[in-house]
Amino acid sequence: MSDERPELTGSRPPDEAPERTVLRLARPYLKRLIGAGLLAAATEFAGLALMATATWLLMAAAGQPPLDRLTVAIVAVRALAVSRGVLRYTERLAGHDAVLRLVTDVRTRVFATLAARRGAPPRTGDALSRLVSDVEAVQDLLLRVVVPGAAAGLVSVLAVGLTALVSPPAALVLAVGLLVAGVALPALATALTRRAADEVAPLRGALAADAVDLTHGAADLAAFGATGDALDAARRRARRLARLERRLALRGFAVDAAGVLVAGLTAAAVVLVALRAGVGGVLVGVLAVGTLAAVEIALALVGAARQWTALRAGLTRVARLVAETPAIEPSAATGQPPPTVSPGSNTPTAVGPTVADDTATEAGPVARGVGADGRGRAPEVRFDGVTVRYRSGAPAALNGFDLDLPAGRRVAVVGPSGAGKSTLAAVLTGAVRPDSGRVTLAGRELADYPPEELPAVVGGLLAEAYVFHATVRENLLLGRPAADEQALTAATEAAGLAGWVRAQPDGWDTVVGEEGGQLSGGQRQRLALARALLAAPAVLVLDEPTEGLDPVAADQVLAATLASVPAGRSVLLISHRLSGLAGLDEIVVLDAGRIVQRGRHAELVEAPGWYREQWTLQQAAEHGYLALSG
Ligand SMILES: Nc1ncnc2c1ncn2[C@@H]1O[C@H](COP(=O)(O)OP(=O)(O)OP(=O)(O)O)[C@@H](O)[C@H]1O
Repeated sequence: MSDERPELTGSRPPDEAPERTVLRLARPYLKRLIGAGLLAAATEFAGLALMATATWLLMAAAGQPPLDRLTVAIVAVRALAVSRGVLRYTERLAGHDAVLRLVTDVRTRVFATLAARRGAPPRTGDALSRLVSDVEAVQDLLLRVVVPGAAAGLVSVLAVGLTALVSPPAALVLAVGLLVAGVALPALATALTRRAADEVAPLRGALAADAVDLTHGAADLAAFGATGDALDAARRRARRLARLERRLALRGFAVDAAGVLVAGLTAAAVVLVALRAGVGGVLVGVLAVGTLAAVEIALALVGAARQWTALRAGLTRVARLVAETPAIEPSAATGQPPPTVSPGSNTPTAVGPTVADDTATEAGPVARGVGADGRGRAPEVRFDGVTVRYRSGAPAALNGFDLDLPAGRRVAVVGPSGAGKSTLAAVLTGAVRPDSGRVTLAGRELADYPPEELPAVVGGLLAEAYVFHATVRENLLLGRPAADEQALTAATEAAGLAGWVRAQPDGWDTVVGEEGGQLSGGQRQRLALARALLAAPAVLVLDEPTEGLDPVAADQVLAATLASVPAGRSVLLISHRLSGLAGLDEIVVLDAGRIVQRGRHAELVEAPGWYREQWTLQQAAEHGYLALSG
């Protein structure tokens, strides 16, 4: 597998400008981009030539020469008008072709980084909307800044060169005008808008987060009477954003007005200098109109500079993410689109795993050597003095935690709220790194495993599992992409969801709604559990698998779940419910990150301590419930 791992290219040296990091990714498409730049320059030049030829034609025609003297110019005007349209079309086609290929690569790398990140993924509306628009910043950088900028530069040089053939002093004046329009004004526009633009980006992000909070959290805000305050805060931000955008628009208008002034002044100066140099009347007219057209082309750089300013924050974030991941072979190299994170689907949201199929997972060295080793045995997991502290100075969430989980052992971790149970699951799945101590799998440090191989070895149902806006089948296949109907049925049977699926008119193709909103809380939990069972990692971590189920259903689901795990695979079960743990090999009681009791259920209910107290309380509460419901 290591031979097949993608080549590590494109990593970003520290302090490198984000544009350079992004442009380095464009290398495989350089020829296409240069082609697009040349076509853009040809388009602009055709426009410039059209203006100049048409002016010559009009002014020459005023002298009523014989028609044959004008024929070439008439044909040229038509040819230029048509070719400008054709060139513009091909330039757009070529530019978008190159850029969309590049953006596919960038998006794949960004998603790969996010998927591989150990730690909580960004879940806020701000982060999610930024993720989409940031990658589009790469597209805009090339299509709206680099390509038009290069074309404007090239055409300006050509315009000065051609003017020099007519009158060198006029060419000098034109060069000065083009420098002001194409260099000084864009620099001024950047200086005037950078500060406000820097403020606008985070403010837009905050507003996006407000929108998510106000919609998703509407019920909670109303329940706490906080809707008014939340709306006021969002309105204040919206007003501030509007003020900043007005200021940006005003400054933009002033720079645009200055551009028109520069075009007029340059044209006037070119005319004066050309007349003084003795250039003929018709050519002076051509120079005047040509100058106006050339300066207008150079003024496109003001727009490009403005775009660039607005894109910088997004580019910086993309560059940072891209720098974190190994490069994915560009699509140009294979002629195939690079693998995407989500397989295509016509359902509301296509969700897909990061590995293509079972073979990809099982072929890895970890899966072969440690995980699914052919006999289905799990690696031995050892926690040695593991300490986790989320913030310096805060009490440790796990404090010198030791645990041995040999192949096939089933251990439950219980304890009061905040004891560190979910932290333990997060450490074992690699989402949280310990501050001190070691976690080893078959003697090898957990941190040394490639993130893409770890899920085949350790995984399962983690706290607040996400259900995607997709079909039941797609949500399940996230656990194991190549699972057949039989495997889907077995997993849903164990999770107690099979009956519900069968009762749905669309069966496996039932769409579950945004965040599983069209399911009950219990059904969502069962779906997430079935997905974890389908993934069948060698070490199965189950964080509160029966959360939200009534006691009877919880007992049934837990028993079926444990029965469905093959011998030789280990289970780490996290639970606040103590019922159904009698068959487990060991129960560990955590409190404030430390183990305070351990043993089997039968021993722990006999010994004084937290376990016995909780067992008594839960039994009383649940028997009361059962008595009422029965
Ligand atoms: N992402 C985090 N950032 C900061 N502190 C955290 C974070 N996650 C957990 N903690 C803290 O770590 C401690 C252990 O939390 P953890 O979620 O592991 O407990 P738990 O036993 O799973 O609790 P519960 O049964 O309520 O889910 C708590 O004090 C909690 O406040």
